Amino acid sequence: MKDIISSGLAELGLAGRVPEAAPEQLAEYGRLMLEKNQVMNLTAIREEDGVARLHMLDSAALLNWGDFEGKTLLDVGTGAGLPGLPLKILVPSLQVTLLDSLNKRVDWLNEVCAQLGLEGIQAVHARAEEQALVKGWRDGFDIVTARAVAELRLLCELCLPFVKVGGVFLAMKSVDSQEELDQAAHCIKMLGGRVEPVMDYPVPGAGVTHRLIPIRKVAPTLKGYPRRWAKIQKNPL
Ligand SMILES: C[S@@+](CC[C@H](N)C(=O)[O-])C[C@H]1O[C@@H](n2cnc3c(N)ncnc32)[C@H](O)[C@@H]1O
Repeated sequence: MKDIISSGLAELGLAGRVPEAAPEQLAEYGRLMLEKNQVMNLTAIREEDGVARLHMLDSAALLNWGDFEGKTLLDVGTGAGLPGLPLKILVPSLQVTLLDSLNKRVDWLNEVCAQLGLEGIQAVHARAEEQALVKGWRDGFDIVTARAVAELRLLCELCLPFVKVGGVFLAMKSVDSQEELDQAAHCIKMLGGRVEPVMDYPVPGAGVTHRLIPIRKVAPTLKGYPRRWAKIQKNPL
């Protein structure tokens, strides 16, 4: 896995911009993920090659969007830690919070972070729409990420409330997401967001192109948002 990750990072133009130990640490994280996946549902990808490319390199590609150094980052619906954990390995100065509503994944993530010797990262068990109401969390992060959690309209209500004014929500989507983005226009405006130019990127060696949709927070979140999950789903903004 280490070699695939090293050459993929080079293809992404990131070699020399990330710590020397990062490919080995990412490979170790990938091995721990596959090992645990035999007893806990963490990922649908079961081969090392796929984990290296579609998890590690897909996450790493975000670094070509902008500067992550010294920022605070919240990864909503992190699951097995994606993309937040690889980003922490690649940018050690990043302060990372991994958030998920499934406690056993969160416990595993805290174990993995300790095993990898990572500091400045924590995994928290909570539902996003509830945690976003907590002081210090609301309007509290420079960067919020989410991949494979929900349709963009719903996802924006879960994620934008956590972003500081001036910060950004990075939604990881497929290149077929234009319709989702169009449908989310009203929701994004209501929640104080403004869409910035998308970034399409090929995932090295995976034969797919993915899309990053950056949504800048330009105004604080209105009182009353996010709503309860049942309401968000039943009546999307
Ligand atoms: C399909 S997984 C994706 C995991 C990871 N982001 C990835 O790209 O592999 C979606 C995750 O979002 C979590 N999730 C769904 N709704 C959530 C919510 N409202 N608050 C926090 N976590 C949520 C689920 O528990 C699950 O782990």
